[in-house]
Amino acid sequence: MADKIKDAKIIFVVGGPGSGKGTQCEKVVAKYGYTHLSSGDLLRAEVASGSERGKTLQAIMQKGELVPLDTVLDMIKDAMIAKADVSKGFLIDGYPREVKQGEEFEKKIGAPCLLLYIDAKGETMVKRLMKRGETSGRADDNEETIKKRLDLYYKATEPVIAFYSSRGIVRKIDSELPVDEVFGHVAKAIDDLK
Ligand SMILES: Nc1nc2c(ncn2[C@@H]2O[C@H](COP(=O)(O)OP(=O)(O)OP(=O)(O)O)[C@@H](O)[C@H]2O)c(=O)[nH]1
Ligand SMILES: O=c1ccn([C@@H]2O[C@H](COP(=O)(O)OP(=O)(O)O)[C@@H](O)[C@H]2O)c(=O)[nH]1
Ligand SMILES: [Mg+2]
Repeated sequence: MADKIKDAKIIFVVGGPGSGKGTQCEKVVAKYGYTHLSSGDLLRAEVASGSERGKTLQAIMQKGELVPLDTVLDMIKDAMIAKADVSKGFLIDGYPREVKQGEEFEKKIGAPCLLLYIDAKGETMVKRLMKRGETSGRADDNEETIKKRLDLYYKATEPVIAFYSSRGIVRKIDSELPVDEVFGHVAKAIDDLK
């Protein structure tokens, strides 16, 4: 497995809930043809399948808590294997959520060459998610769960950024700007890889 994807670039996309990770990843896909894998989307697909495992996941996600590390990692790994032959790069969106997840990913799959840190203020993220919640149908886009997701982000996920900063692969992107300007900075970070 690891050698099958060894030539593909691996980019972690990390940021708080509603910071704009998904929005920026879509634009990267359009411009660079990378494969976008959102950990949250993979989990929601499992929930939508109606499986027993999906029911357990739904309960965890509705509370804004983290599902067990191995569950998410296995899903990402399977999705990467499925695309390994055709993909020149992977955007791993919303992962790692905690330092341990990053360490396990590297053991089982490989090392990232870049971490895009999508940064917005807490109040901005809450505002965006409340707005998205009007139409998203996401069970976790409500005030109570948003608050829990944000708390968990600051506690568990921000240390991920410090961890990879020491390796010099973090690019901090200000996502308070309009979407296209944010993307300009994202594209610059990716172009600098070559
Ligand atoms: N004004 C503004 N709104 C944005 C920007 N990026 C995203 N949004 C909006 O913010 C909301 C959340 O964006 P997503 O891309 O879904 O955020 P995410 O980080 O993937 O969020 P999660 O899926 O909850 O992790 C969406 O409704 C977007 O339209 C931005 O740069 N500027
Ligand atoms: O590696 C992951 C990714 C997602 N989640 C769960 O999936 C939810 C939605 O994740 P997503 O990245 O879609 O949204 P965010 O919480 O960043 O707004 C989270 O609140 C968690 O419950 C998780 O447990 N582990
Ligand atoms: Mg998202």
